[in-house]
Amino acid sequence: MNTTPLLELRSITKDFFGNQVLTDVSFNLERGEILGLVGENGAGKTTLMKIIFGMGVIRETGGYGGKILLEGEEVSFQSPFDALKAGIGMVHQEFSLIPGFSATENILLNRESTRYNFLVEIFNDRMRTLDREDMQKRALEAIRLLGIDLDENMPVSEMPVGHKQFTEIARELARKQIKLLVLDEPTAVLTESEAEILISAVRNLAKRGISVIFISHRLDEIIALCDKVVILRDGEIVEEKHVTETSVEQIAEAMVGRSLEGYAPVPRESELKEEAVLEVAHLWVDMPGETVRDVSFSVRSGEIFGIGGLAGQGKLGIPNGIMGLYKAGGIVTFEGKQVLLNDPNAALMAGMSFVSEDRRGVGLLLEEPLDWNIAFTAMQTQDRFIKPILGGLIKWRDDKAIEELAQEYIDSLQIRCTGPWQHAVELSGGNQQKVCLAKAFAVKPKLLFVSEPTRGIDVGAKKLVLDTIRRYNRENGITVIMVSSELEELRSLCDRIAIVDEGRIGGIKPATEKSTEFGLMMVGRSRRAQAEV
Ligand SMILES: Nc1ncnc2c1ncn2[C@@H]1O[C@H](COP(=O)(O)OP(=O)(O)OP(=O)(O)O)[C@@H](O)[C@H]1O
Repeated sequence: MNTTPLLELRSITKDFFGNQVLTDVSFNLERGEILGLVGENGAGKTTLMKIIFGMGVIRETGGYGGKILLEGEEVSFQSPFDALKAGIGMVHQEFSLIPGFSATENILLNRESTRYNFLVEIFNDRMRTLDREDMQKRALEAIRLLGIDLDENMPVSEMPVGHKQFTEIARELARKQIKLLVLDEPTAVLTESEAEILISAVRNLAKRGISVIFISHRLDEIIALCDKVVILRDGEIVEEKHVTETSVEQIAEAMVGRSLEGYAPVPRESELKEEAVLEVAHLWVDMPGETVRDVSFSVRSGEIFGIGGLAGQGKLGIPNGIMGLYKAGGIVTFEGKQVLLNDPNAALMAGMSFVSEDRRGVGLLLEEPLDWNIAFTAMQTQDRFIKPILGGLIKWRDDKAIEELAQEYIDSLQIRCTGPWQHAVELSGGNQQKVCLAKAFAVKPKLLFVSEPTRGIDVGAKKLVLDTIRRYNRENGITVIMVSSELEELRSLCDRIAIVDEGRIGGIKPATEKSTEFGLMMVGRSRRAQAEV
């Protein structure tokens, strides 16, 4: 029997221009072993995976220290292509699928050729030489291995987000001789039932001898799935344990270095004013994978209103439609005035702001510094952070005020960065999410939509983000509409929760209602009961 570990990391170190993000990281991974890698946002998890995978950004920023051994041989991949050839597959936090292509086409395209321009050039040739039937067969095999119901011919642009994730993973599985699969927060975008399917699929892969590095902020998943857990804090391993020797609480404490108390609902129905600030009537939204058919509800002034539901039922479509990002119809009235739909500017001008679930696509100016990101919308739509000079003849950017504003949010949201001038692209996923929130708060909206605000955020930061939303609501009287696939998160923060089912509201209840009641609404109990009448 071969006793050499599949992967050995020996004293890996990495800095980005003097900012030390990994120090002396060492661990082994056996064949067929599932290793859970956890740590706060910015602890260095993704950077470590980028090193293993030979990503260009590592070389371009001065390389790394230490050694990587694969099956006992030292390796140093010059590009992801080399890593793939050696049998390492990686599914990233952000999708890299081609929207216009079907699941099959995406599954069988090589990751190294998924850059858009390159693909467009080669696509015709590739399709001519490929055997479509064989492609279909291989894609189906990979889909079957995952044990999911995925239409292999559906274009990615029409898929709900969970299916996009499955397509990404199936693509890695379709590679021959895969030995190590790295999954960076694969369940962050999945519903609980989809996540369960994924977890059993990963278990099957491990049984076939494939080793897995599984990065997740959902610690119960780590315990349920992994053999061992490696905990990173500030770029150093603080603990490596077999999962049977630890618990969710212990892992959480080791990650943040302090104990964390729970988050309980604070009911306050009696404090809320009766008047409705937002009224939505017969809203429909044409958003791929999240179609809203006919939704009506009203939100009270100063309320935190939750919108939940399973993936693909339309909950994400509601803010995206009201904010003018997807084609919508119906009547939306804010503070007594009708809001023009299909016009993002109209929604912003009315005093509404949106923290999108798609932080890379809609949320951030990735190549710009943090202060610019945070102040941008306020400057554009409200003329703030602009100072008049020469007696008002010229308007100039008030860089000092912008920097101060950014620093205030960096402190209050504990954004891990080198300063207000750091570029958004260089931040870890969770810290980018905090910047999106800061950007929305900076506009001082009257109504704030937040969609999946804690997706990809670690346990400590999650509480911080929820606390911040609550504080802004309580102190500034901002009405909040929060869309989330995590019911407990909605219950801990909201006053009332609406559940969306098949593009319609299945019911609206106070957040203090039992979880099971909401669960039943999610699976369409009310819909079926009506059908039976
Ligand atoms: N290209 C880059 N240039 C400069 N700094 C970077 C770059 N990429 C990452 N960093 C820094 O390295 C640190 C670790 O980031 P990394 O993305 O590895 O964290 P993470 O543990 O994956 O966090 P998350 O859970 O939020 O995804 C962060 O402080 C980040 O700002």
